[in-house]
Amino acid sequence: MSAVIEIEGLRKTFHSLRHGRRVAVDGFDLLVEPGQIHGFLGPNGSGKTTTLRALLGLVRADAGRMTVLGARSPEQLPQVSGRVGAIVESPQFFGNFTAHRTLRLLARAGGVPVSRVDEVLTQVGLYDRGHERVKGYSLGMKQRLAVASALLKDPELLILDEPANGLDPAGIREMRDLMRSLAAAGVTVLVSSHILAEIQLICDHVTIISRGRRVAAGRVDEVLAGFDRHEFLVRVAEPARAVELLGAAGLAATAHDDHLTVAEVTDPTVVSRTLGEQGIWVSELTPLRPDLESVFLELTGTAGHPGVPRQVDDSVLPDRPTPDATIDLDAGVGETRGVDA
Ligand SMILES: Nc1ncnc2c1ncn2[C@@H]1O[C@H](COP(=O)(O)OP(=O)(O)OP(=O)(O)O)[C@@H](O)[C@H]1O
Repeated sequence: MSAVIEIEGLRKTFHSLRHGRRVAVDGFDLLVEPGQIHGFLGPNGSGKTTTLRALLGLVRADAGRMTVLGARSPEQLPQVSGRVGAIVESPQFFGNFTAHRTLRLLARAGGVPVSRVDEVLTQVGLYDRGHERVKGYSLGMKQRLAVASALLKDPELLILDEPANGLDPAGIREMRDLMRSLAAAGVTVLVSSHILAEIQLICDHVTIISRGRRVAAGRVDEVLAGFDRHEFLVRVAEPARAVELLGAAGLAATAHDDHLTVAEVTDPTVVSRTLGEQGIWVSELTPLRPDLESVFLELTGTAGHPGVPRQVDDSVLPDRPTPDATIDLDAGVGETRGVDA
C-alpha cells in the first residue's frame, strides 16, 4: 500500500540576527497510510507547523525527502495539489462576505464547480447559516468554514493544523464529528494538535514530535500499550501495611494519599489473595491504563517540575547568535499562510 504522506529525515533551521540559529525540525520522519486519521502531536514549538509548511512547499527544508500522494514535495506538488486540502494556521476571511460568497469565490478561483459550495457547507454543518456574514460567526463556525474551503476540491487528503485550537468543548466535539465523517467518506486526514484527549478520541494512528524529532509513532493503542506498566490501583483500609505485605511478596507497591498502586501485575488475584490472607480486604482493584496524555508528557518531557516554570517553546535551544547569522527569507512578512496545497 503506497503511503499518502512520507517524510524522511526532514530538517529545517531558522536563522535570525536576534535569536541565532534555531533548529525547528531535526531529522523528522512521518508515514501516513491511506484511510488513516493520523494525529500529529507535539508540545508548543516542537515543529508541527514547520513540518506541515515544509510538506506543502510553504517553507524550504534544509534536508529530507517528502512525498504527498506519491509526488515529491515540493517539486511535484502541483501534480497533486488538486487532491489535497490543507489548512495550516487560521485562514483569514472577509468579515463582510457571507460563507456562501466566500466559498463561491474560492471555488471559481480554484476551478471547482460552484455546485460544490452547498455540498461542503452541508458537510461542515454550516448550510443553514451560509448566507450570514462571516463577521457574525463564532470561532467554531469560522474553523468549519476553513474546513469547508479545504473540502471544495473534494480532496483525498486533508491536512489540518490545530483545527480545535481556541474551540470550546462543544466546538471540539463538532470538529471531531466532522473529521470522523470525512474519514468515513474515505478521506485520509492528518491533524496536528496538542489537545491529547481529542487525538486519542479521533485518531487511529499517531506520530509524536518533540524538539523537532519523532519520539513515537504507530497505532494509538499500540503506542499506549508500549507504556502499559500493568499497574493497578488498590484501595484498602490499611494502605501502609498493605504496601509492606505486597513488597514482601515481591510486588512493586507504592503508597499514595488514600490508595496504593502496584506495578507489573500479571495476575491481579495475587494482590487480593496476598492481602486477604493477612486479613486486609480489598475494596477496589482497578487497572490503570496509560492514556495519551501521560505517554505524551513522558515522551516529550513536558511534565512540570515543582518550582520550575515550564518552558513554552519546545524547539531545540538556539545557539548563541553569530555575527554572520543570516536572516531567514522564508520567515518574511507577507508569506502565504493558510492556503490550500
Ligand atoms: N519563520 C520562523 N522564523 C524563525 N523561527 C521560527 C519560524 N517558524 C517557526 N520557528 C521556530 O521553530 C520552532 C518550531 O515552531 P513550530 O511553529 O513549527 O512549532 P509547533 O509545534 O507548530 O508549535 P505550536 O503548537 O505552538 O504551534 C519554534 O521554536 C519557532 O519559534
